[in-house]
Amino acid sequence: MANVVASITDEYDVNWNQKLGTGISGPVRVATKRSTGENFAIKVVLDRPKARQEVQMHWMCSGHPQVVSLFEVFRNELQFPGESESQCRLLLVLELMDGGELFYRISKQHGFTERHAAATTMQIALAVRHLHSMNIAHRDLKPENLLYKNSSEESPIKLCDFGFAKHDNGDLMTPQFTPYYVSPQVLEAQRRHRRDRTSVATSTPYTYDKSCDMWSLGVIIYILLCGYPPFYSEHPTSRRAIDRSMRRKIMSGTYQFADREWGRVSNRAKDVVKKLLCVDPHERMTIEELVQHPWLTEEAPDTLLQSPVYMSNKANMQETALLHDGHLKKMRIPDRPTNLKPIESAINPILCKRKEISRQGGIHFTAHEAPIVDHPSAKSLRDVIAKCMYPKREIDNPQAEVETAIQVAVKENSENKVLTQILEENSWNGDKFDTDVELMDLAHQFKTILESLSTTKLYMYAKE
Ligand SMILES: Nc1ncnc2c1ncn2[C@@H]1O[C@H](COP(=O)(O)OP(=O)(O)OP(=O)(O)O)[C@@H](O)[C@H]1O
Repeated sequence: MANVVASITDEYDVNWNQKLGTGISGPVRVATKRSTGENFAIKVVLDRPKARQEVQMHWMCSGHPQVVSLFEVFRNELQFPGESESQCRLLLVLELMDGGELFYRISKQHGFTERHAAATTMQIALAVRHLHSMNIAHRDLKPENLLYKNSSEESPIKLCDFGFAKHDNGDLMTPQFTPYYVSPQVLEAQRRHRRDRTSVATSTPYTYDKSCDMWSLGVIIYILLCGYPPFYSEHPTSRRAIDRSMRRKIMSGTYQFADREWGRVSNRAKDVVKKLLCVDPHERMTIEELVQHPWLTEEAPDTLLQSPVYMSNKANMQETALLHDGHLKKMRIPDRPTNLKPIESAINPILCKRKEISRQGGIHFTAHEAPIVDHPSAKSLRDVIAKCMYPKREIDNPQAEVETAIQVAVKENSENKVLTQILEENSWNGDKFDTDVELMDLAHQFKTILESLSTTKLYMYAKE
């Protein structure tokens, strides 16, 4: 490889030719740490705001047993063969996952039972619970992002690829999905987004939140149990990522438990699938409900499943993967651009203390140096937004619920001038609003308070 100005090579011996897997951002490679001889996976991404967001999200979620660990990040100028000049890249040093992707591994398994499926589900659910407990939605939950640590039978499964992960603070507006893993409200969001782009006014903002992860989990569990996806196209050769019939099925939640594969599957397992593939996000099972469901907490039946047989059909799996790829390329709508200052010009003192500019101009963070901490008072503000956006159906007076959440937020953010101003503008009397308030507008106003907090957040990269 030519012209690599790479401080990572001071510490790691990177095997640029060995590819563990390839995603849209390129191949993931193996590297050996010179000082310990330990192997790691290296994901290389162009240094762009989106990549920095990925690093930040992954850093926050790392450290859980069901999440692939991110150990350190290098920022180096690299020139790969075929490129006319070097480009600034982030090199993510990840825990090496040597046991393969979820469905590939299962397709090789003999004697895969419902009990195995439940145990597998529990591990994935624990990863998702970890993210959701921090108000982070993964937004790209799919089998390719669930990796086994090693080839042993007891190997844990871990979640990787935080490329689409985002704080679920009411601003998860970007529809990110793949054909078989798309939830109804994402389709709705996409529909609204299209309408917005064609300038037809709409007063309701479209949203995309943690419940999408739950939908994706439902699809993954469905496939674990029978081997094929719940929603599939009637026209598999169609070049459209999601054709009309598939879209209709997703929107109406139409899927079947065909007797041949599902006849012997327990009702508890079917109950989980039904509650996750529920069209209405308000009715959909939450991650807490899932981890407490008897299918996962009690021993599931030892019934042999047919799924590995279906999964070992390469053509099917390839078709699915191709559809995913095409879809990812076509359907992803860019997030709102975030302007990021070059790290060198960041003036945040914490950041300056943490950054370590290597001889070659590379920037290197280590896990103990740069933990990213959410602002402690942010949670109460997010709670207000959540209550505004998703009032519980059975509640007669959602505004009263919001007011209670605001009382907590005020206590925890007593110094916040933006909050005081917003409350004054909405005739807050110190206890409640004197008039009826448009909750969706209020959610957006609270979003600006969260954004104002982010300037004092301990970001790895300074926001402009
Ligand atoms: N830590 C790891 N250990 C081993 N293999 C890995 C690791 N991380 C990723 N891979 C492999 O590389 C593939 C691509 O990784 P990843 O999904 O992170 O990249 P991406 O470019 O963001 O992909 P996508 O196209 O899914 O968005 C994974 O599907 C997996 O096969």
